[in-house]
Amino acid sequence: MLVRRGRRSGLFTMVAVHSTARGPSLGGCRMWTYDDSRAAMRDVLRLSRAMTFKAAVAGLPLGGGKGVIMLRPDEAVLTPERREAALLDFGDTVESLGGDYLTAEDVGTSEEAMETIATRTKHVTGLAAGSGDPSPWTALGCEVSLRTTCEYAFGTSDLSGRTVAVIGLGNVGARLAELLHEGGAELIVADVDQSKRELAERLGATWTDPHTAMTAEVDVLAPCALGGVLNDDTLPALRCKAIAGAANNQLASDELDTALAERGILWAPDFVCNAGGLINIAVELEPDGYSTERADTNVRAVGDTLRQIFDSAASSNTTPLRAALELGRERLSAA
Ligand SMILES: NC(=O)c1ccc[n+]([C@@H]2O[C@H](COP(=O)([O-])OP(=O)(O)OC[C@H]3O[C@@H](n4cnc5c(N)ncnc54)[C@H](O)[C@@H]3O)[C@@H](O)[C@H]2O)c1
Repeated sequence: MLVRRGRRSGLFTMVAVHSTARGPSLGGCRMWTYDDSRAAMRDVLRLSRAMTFKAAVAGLPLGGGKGVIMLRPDEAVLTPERREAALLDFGDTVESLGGDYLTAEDVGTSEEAMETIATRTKHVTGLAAGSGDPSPWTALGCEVSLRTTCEYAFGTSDLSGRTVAVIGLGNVGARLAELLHEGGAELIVADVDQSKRELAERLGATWTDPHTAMTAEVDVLAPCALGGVLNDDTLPALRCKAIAGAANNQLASDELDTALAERGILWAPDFVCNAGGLINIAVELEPDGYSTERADTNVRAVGDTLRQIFDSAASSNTTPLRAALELGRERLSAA
């Protein structure tokens, strides 16, 4: 864990390298407000561990890492000059790790932020000249995962007539909704941002509020907004048969995987479904450089990973979450 106070911005920049067992650690740079540096350090460590498992389960030659630029509550929005200073400071922190950590976009940073960081270090991914915006690839991986989940829950991956509730029509959710619509699914969609209603109309989807969508009687629920949406309050009210979506950390606690299984709801682990963006970035690091065709093939392989997890869960009488974590551990210890 490296924590440095930036010489230009005076802000804390942090990088946690959780594992390099399978390759250099990779994870986004989160620019976020924290009450104090301990809270930021806890967050960056937790997120870096999650990246280790996401990369290992996806079979990528990458480890897990994460970066944070810590904003203070009294300066939650930076002026353009201060933002640039903070990004340059973060670039110096990344550079000082000599390639053990590769950075990428995350909450609060964008492709443009990566371009700024790249002026201080070459250990940056997701630049326009490389793999670019990860969101469409995350959406593709989610669509493939959702189809695979349907295969196990309903015996077919065909989406025609399948009812799906998509919660959160942001960069990933909006694209996922389009893909599902193209596949013939009937959609219920929700977002706290009313401007997303336009997309609902264009797709002929039923627009509703997030709570109604969450508890709608549908075949599949696709959470694509915040984490923690599957919790002690929402779980008893669910009326879906399967869940596959992009949101990170959907389960408020890991033990809820058992409660979902007991209710007969098939949950596709979020870090498997949403690995498409990371898989796309990994293509940029291959010896031949980035290629859209290889990205497409590799992202679609999420379906095979998920099949392996569902099969292993069924044969060992465990939950998909436990089977996925076990697969991650096996791959890490074999590295
Ligand atoms: N972008 C990626 O490539 C990527 C990769 C892996 C995981 N994820 C995860 O997927 C999720 C979505 O990512 P994104 O990039 O689309 O984010 P985004 O910020 O573009 O979109 C999030 C959407 O959710 C909506 N929203 C916020 N709170 C809501 C609520 N309570 N109910 C309903 N809608 C709400 C927002 O208005 C917004 O439209 C996040 O959890 C993110 O961590 C994204």
